[in-house]
Amino acid sequence: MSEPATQAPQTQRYRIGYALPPKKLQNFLGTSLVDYAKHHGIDLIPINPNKPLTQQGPFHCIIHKLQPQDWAQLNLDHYSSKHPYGPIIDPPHLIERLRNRSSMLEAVTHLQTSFRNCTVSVPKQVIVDTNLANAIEQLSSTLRFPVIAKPLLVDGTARSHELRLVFDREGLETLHAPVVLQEFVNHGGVVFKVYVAGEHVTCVKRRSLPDITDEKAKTLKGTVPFSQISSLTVEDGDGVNDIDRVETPPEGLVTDLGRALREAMGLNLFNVDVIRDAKDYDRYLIIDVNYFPGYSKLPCYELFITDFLLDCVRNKAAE
Ligand SMILES: O=P(O)(O)O[C@@H]1[C@@H](OP(=O)(O)O)[C@H](OP(=O)(O)O)[C@H](O)[C@H](OP(=O)(O)O)[C@H]1OP(=O)(O)O
Ligand SMILES: Nc1ncnc2c1ncn2[C@@H]1O[C@H](COP(=O)(O)OP(=O)(O)O)[C@@H](O)[C@H]1O
Ligand SMILES: [Mg+2]
Ligand SMILES: [Mg+2]
Repeated sequence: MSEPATQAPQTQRYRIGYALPPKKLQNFLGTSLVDYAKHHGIDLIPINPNKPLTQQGPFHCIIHKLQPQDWAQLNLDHYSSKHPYGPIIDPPHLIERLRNRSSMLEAVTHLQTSFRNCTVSVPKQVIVDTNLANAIEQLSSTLRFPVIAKPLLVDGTARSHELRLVFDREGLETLHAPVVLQEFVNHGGVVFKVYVAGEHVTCVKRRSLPDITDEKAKTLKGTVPFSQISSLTVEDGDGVNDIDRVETPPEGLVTDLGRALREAMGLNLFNVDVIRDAKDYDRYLIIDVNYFPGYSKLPCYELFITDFLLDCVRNKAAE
C-alpha cells in the first residue's frame, strides 16, 4: 500500500461529516482511525440524522451508510442543490442499486470481460420475484444444482444474509420469493474480497464454502442453510482449507477490476466478493457487491481510508 499523501501534522484542516448506523460506528470509527485522520488534517464530525443537513456543517465532504428513509429526514435533496459540486460520497440513488441482488451485479455484466488474460463474469442466476411455485419446472431444467438461494433484497437486516444451498427440485419448493437462485461454483474454499475506496484498491482472502464434488452433490437432498455447512465439508487431510497456501489474484487484475467497477457503478466506497473457478484458474466470478463494507477488517485501514478522504477534499479544493 502506498504511503499517505501527507506525512506531517497539517495546518489546513478538513471537516468530513459522517452519517453511519450504530454497528458501523462501532466497527469503523475507532479511535485509531479518528486519531490517524486528525494527524493528517481531517476532522471526522458526526451528522445528526434527525436534523436537516442545511442546519449542520459546513463539511468539505460527507460519507454515509444510511437507510433511504433516513435521507428524507436529513432533507438531502435540498442540501445537494446548495452544493453543486456534490460533496456527498456517494449518491443515494446509485447506492440503492446495491440493495437488490439483481441490480447489484448489473454493472458487472456490462463490464469488459477480460482483465490481464483473465475473464470476470457472474455465475448463472435467475431472479424469482413472485410465484416461485409456477417457476419450479423451468428452474429445475435451466439451473444446474447445487444452487445458492439468496434473499433478493439487501436491506441491512440479518435476514438478507440468510442464504441456503439447494440440491434439488424438492429443495426449490421450500423456498420463498423474492429470491435469487445462483449456481454454486466450486472455488477451492476461498473468497477474495476486493475493497475499493476511490482510487485505492486492495484484496484480502477469506474462508468460504468448501467445494462440493459431483459424487457428494448426488448424495445431498433438499436445502441446507450456511450455518450448517461445516457438516458437509470434505477435508482431504492435507488442509484443503489452508487459506495461506491459496494464491491471491494478480495485483494488476485486482486494481484494474476495482477501478473498472468504480467507474461502472459510479461509487467510491464498496467491496466485491470474487471467487476463482476451481476448474479454470483464469476464470473469476463476482458474487456479491457491498456498499460501505467492513473496512476495519483490512490491515492498516486507517491509512487506506485517510488517503481516500484526502483525495476527496483535495480534488474538491481544486474545483
Ligand atoms: O460489519 P462488517 O464489518 O461485518 O461489514 C459488513 C460486510 O462485511 P465485509 O466487509 O464484506 O466482510 C458485509 O459484506 P458481506 O455481505 O458479508 O459480503 C455487508 O456489507 C454488511 O452490510 P449490510 O449488512 O449488507 O448492510 C457489512 O455490515 P455493516 O457494518 O455495514 O452493517
Ligand atoms: N455462486 C456461488 N458459488 C460459490 N459460493 C458462493 C456463491 N455465492 C456465494 N457464495 C458463498 O457464500 C458467501 C455469501 O454469499 P454472498 O453472495 O457474498 O452473500 P452476503 O451478501 O450475505 O455476503 C460468499 O462469501 C461465498 O463464500
Ligand atoms: Mg458477501
Ligand atoms: Mg453482501
